[in-house]
Amino acid sequence: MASPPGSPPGALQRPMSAMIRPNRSSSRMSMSSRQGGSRASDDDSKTAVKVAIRVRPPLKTGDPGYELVPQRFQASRVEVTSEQQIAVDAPNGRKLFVFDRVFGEDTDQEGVFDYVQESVTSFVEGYNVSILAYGQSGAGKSFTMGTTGPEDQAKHEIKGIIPRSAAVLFEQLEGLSRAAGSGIRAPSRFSGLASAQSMHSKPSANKNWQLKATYVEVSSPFPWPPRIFLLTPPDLQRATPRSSHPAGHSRP
Ligand SMILES: Nc1ncnc2c1ncn2[C@@H]1O[C@H](COP(=O)(O)OP(=O)(O)OP(=O)(O)O)[C@@H](O)[C@H]1O
Repeated sequence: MASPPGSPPGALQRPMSAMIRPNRSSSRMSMSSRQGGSRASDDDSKTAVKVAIRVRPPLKTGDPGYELVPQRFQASRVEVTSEQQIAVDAPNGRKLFVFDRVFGEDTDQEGVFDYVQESVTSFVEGYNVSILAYGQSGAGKSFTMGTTGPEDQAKHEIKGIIPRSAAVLFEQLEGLSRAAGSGIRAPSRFSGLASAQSMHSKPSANKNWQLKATYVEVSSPFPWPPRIFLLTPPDLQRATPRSSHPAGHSRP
């Protein structure tokens, strides 16, 4: 699911993952057997990859797009049976699926972020972190990640993972600056730079941190191969190599 980039030149060798543990079980998600049973997922609390699913509230009569939902899917067929399991009513019986975490339709944006937040802390500690949203059209990927539009990011209750992560990131980095000398270590990606700097000048407690965000959307796999859309706003795209701009890109 995640393929971390290498460390920047000159940086210390970084650990593979903040959350890797040896001897983990091989199963992350298991479909039920014909009898409707289910194998337990990897319930180690610290693993390299975690799969969480979010069940969105079903569209109601009158909602935009409701008439496009095939009739057999207009009533909900998913039941959240625990924090790690859902049951899906399929024509050939009830199927159970197990994940690291399941969020029901009444889980709000803050509830989802509470689960993801430890990844931001791991990032500040110097680990590579990727958070991906995957699902069919209309499943709520943009809503969950917080990339629907700038107006959504102003409202706390609908703010998604990306703006929340950015806020926590800056909070934690500012905390590091304030706590300089307190024993909290700087992210390893910067610690190489910091030690090089300290050879020439006094280290400064006031650092200016900059976050560069690039949004990429991989479109549906038909026609194959999937197309990749760069969603970064046009004024920021000037800094992006031309080769990264797919022909026909049209998302804002
Ligand atoms: N958990 C949720 N609670 C309330 N509304 C939601 C939720 N998830 C999605 N929606 C709403 O459903 C609609 C579709 O969601 P969204 O655009 O995020 O889907 P998507 O998976 O990104 O679709 P696409 O792949 O077509 O871009 C939006 O209007 C969004 O606000």
